[in-house]
Amino acid sequence: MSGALCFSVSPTLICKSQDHSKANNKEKPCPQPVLDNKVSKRKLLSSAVIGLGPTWAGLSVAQPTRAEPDSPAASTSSRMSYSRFLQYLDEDAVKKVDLFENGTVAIAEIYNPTLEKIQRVKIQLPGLPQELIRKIKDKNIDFAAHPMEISWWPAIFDFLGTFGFPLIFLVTLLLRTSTRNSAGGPNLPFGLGRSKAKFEMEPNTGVTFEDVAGVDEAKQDFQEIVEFLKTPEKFSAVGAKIPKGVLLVGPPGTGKTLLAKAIAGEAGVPFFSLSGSEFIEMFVGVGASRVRDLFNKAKQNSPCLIFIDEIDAVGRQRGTGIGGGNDEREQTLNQLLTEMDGFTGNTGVIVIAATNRPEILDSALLRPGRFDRQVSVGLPDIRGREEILKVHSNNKKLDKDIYLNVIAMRTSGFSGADLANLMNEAAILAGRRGKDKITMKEIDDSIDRIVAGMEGTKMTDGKNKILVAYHEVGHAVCATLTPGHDPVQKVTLVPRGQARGLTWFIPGEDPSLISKNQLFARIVGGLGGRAAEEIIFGETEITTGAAGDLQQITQIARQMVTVYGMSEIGPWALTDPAVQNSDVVLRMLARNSMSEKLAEDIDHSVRQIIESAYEIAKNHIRNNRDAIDKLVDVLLEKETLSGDEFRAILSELTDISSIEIDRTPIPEMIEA
Ligand SMILES: Nc1ncnc2c1ncn2[C@@H]1O[C@H](COP(=O)(O)OP(=O)(O)OP(=O)(O)O)[C@@H](O)[C@H]1O
Ligand SMILES: [Zn+2]
Repeated sequence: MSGALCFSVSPTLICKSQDHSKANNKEKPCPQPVLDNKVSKRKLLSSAVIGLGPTWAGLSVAQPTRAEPDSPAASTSSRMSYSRFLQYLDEDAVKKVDLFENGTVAIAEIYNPTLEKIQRVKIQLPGLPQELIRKIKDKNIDFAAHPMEISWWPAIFDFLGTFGFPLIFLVTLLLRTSTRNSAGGPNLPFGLGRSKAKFEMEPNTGVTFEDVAGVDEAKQDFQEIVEFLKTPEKFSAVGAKIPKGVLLVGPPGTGKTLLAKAIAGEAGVPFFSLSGSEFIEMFVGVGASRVRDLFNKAKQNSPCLIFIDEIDAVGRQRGTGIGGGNDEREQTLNQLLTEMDGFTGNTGVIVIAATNRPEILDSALLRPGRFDRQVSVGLPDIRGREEILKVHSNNKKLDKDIYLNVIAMRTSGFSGADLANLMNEAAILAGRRGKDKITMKEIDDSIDRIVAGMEGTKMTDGKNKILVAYHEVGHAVCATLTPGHDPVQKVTLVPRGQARGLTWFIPGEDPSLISKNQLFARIVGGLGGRAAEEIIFGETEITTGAAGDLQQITQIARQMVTVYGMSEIGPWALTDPAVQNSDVVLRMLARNSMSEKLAEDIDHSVRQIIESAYEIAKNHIRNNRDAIDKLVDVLLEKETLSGDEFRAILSELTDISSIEIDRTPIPEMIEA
């Protein structure tokens, strides 16, 4: 069994000095590096999605799944043994390596001389061998390690079965990919030789700015482009130079495609679209000619808008792997650059390209005259979420006790696509339950389902169920008794996804700005499950169910030391910003470039944080045994305890006066 715990540590802005308890303490964002959520999220989902298919050249060929291009699930064609992979590495055939899952899985792009094309293969690594890292570095291979998840979903601790850890995220991915598949045409197996990269043309998208909510600034930025597309001649007449290319940057599902469609819709011009990731599976020369076709067609239909989704798949830095400028991707990129340079003056064609990884783009793409403007869309804040929920509840029947602002509060970390999905799921549930309106029950159930997966089969009574109950109550009690922790929303033994039990928390006001105190409290809360197992059942009876918890708390502790400067080592960023969230890189690469003493100091500080948190957690369990026993009894009987029920029992049997536990989890409902 492995367990999981999904904190809502939002990586965007973390400020050590932040103290929410003080009045008038204006929140000042600290200029902290931004972690790449998308990649990290995809990472966790990945391996389970890859299925096996027929074989090619001694490799088993998997069906591609329509996932993000850099997840192990994405268009990965084959599996390869580690020893075989080393051979290819020695033969200089490996072009790019992406490491996932703490360095246990690699996705490599390898040149296949028989087919004369690059293939993506998945390799299960025996841990992360130093030898491999050295080879990759020596050969100067394009290489990236993808971070472990620090989730920005509402926090939950869970107790999962084997392989459960990635599954919570898998569910989310599947929901997302299935939405995409339905919109994105057929899913062809890899290597059938049929090019999927056909551009699409919509004469009229029918989307307007009203359909895109919570991104007012971006809409403002695009107003000028809309005006230009409406009447290009007006601008040409006065000699105005309009940008040709705009880079739209933001995490997945934040409405980039929708926004681009809305620009075309507002201006009433045709919308041409193409996805960068589809070029990767094409034969040499096809990508470039598609780009040429696309631009020719666009020029004939000007004024119009070209939208290139996932431009990073094509637009990564050139010249990093072997093969010089000859591979398919580079040819495609070169063609794109040529086309961008090709239209002189105001041709009435605007190109918008979307990415969530602007930092990996070839700088040539960003030069003046190409994608020289950037517009960002981020995950929506609470107000943005409410606006988006409004858009997606327009055509739905809602019960009168549904308050969109309350839903917005409960969905911290959700993207626009997640919110659209949420409303749709709720409508489906209401239909299935024979209701004529969506009620808060359907909304609650859909949130749970999106975050933690489908409801599973209930556990049978017995020792394991009691153990899970103690584990979850341990999380809830330790979290509640540690100042700075988010309040418990509910504790449940109703299984979801692979989780057998779950403890949910309500994220604080601003989950993107977290203090040292709050991070430490999360470590104590995260260790509460294991602490309960050890204290109640004895040291030899602790289970594998806490594995996920341990992984997450270790990562938080490591980040406190190396990223957020929250240890006695001091306010240093001890990792390369590009790889900061990755344990594997920390251990294997960063160690190479830092002194042995510093590496030891880091380990020491991490250990200190975790050990002191574990002591605190164990003491909470020891000192509150009566309350915990009672809570477990009630939980076993009722299966789910609301935050209020939980706090009522806890406060009866514990001296918790010093702890702020009466925070009302959901503020008074206001008419939405
Ligand atoms: N700001 C928003 N307002 C309203 N709906 C939104 C918004 N953002 C996303 N959605 C909903 O989510 C769906 C998917 O969003 P979209 O494909 O535009 O996101 P994206 O940023 O392009 O994602 P990706 O990077 O994964 O391609 C939209 O069709 C819409 O239903
Ligand atoms: Zn747990």
